[in-house]
Amino acid sequence: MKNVSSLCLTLCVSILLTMLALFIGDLKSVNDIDWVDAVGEATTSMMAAIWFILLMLCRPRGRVTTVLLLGSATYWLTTWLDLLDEFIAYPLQSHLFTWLESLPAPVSMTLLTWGLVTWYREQQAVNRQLKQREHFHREHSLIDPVTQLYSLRYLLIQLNREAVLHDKRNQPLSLVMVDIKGFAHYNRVHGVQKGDESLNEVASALEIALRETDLACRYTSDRFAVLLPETPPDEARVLSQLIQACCNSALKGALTVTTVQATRIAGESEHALFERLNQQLAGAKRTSSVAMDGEDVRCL
Ligand SMILES: Nc1nc2c(ncn2[C@@H]2O[C@H](COP(=O)(O)OP(=O)(O)OP(=O)(O)O)[C@@H](O)[C@H]2O)c(=O)[nH]1
Repeated sequence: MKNVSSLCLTLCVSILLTMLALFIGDLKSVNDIDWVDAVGEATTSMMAAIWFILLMLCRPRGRVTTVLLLGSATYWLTTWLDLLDEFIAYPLQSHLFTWLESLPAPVSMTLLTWGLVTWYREQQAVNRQLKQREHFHREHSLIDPVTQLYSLRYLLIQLNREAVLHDKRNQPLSLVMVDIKGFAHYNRVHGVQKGDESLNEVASALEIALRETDLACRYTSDRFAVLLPETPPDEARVLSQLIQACCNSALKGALTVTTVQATRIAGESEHALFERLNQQLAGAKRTSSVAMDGEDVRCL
């Protein structure tokens, strides 16, 4: 058990003090005992012991705990001596127990106060660390672990901010959606690791193709979204084609991507904008599969 040695030490000291008290003084007769006082002192001593044991159980070892345990042990011993006083009469010439009853009380209170102040400081340091850890965790949940691109959560935060500027200053705001064709099939044939490599190739290609102000993120499994601030529709179209060419060249023919773009309409919600992009993407994928079917028929 933690800090059990302090409990043993305190019990030993209390036994020694009791023996010393019995050696110096005499037991009072039942009639001489003030039972109300005795019950009061016994309750105080019991509570002091409970405080000590609780501290012993809940605190980890360390400087703060040592001070707190020392303070509460001294306080417990003081209350124990007060209790003994109710049952033992000391000779008038012996001042030892009078001192022992009076002196440890201020010492224990000083130690406890010092312990509580250092405990408060320690707790503040722990809180600071917890805050930093939470911040670190939040920051890292904004990054996609596979591609190291920003996650959709981060893109939505930025999109919200850009949308305000778009509405206020009427700056054009566009988005490009990139989707890898037949990724599930590729994963099945070549394995998840190869699939991950392809995702990373697309992520690198996006980073190369984009301007400094643009922001790429992993939207879902094989789909990426690119935020293009201050970009009108014709510029977005050119960038979308450039992104497609870059990604396809990075994938070296193993896979190809489809890209679509949309420019935000003033006041349009993020949900509506993404809905528009997803529908466009579904349409583009349908068109390309029909074209591929046509090519297959012509080949035959
Ligand atoms: N390697 C890998 N695969 C993933 C990851 N996340 C999701 N996937 C897989 O990506 C696949 C996406 O499948 P779909 O959405 O059908 O995409 P698709 O096969 O390209 O279909 P189309 O887009 O219609 O051409 C699923 O098989 C997922 O299991 C990942 O982090 N790594």
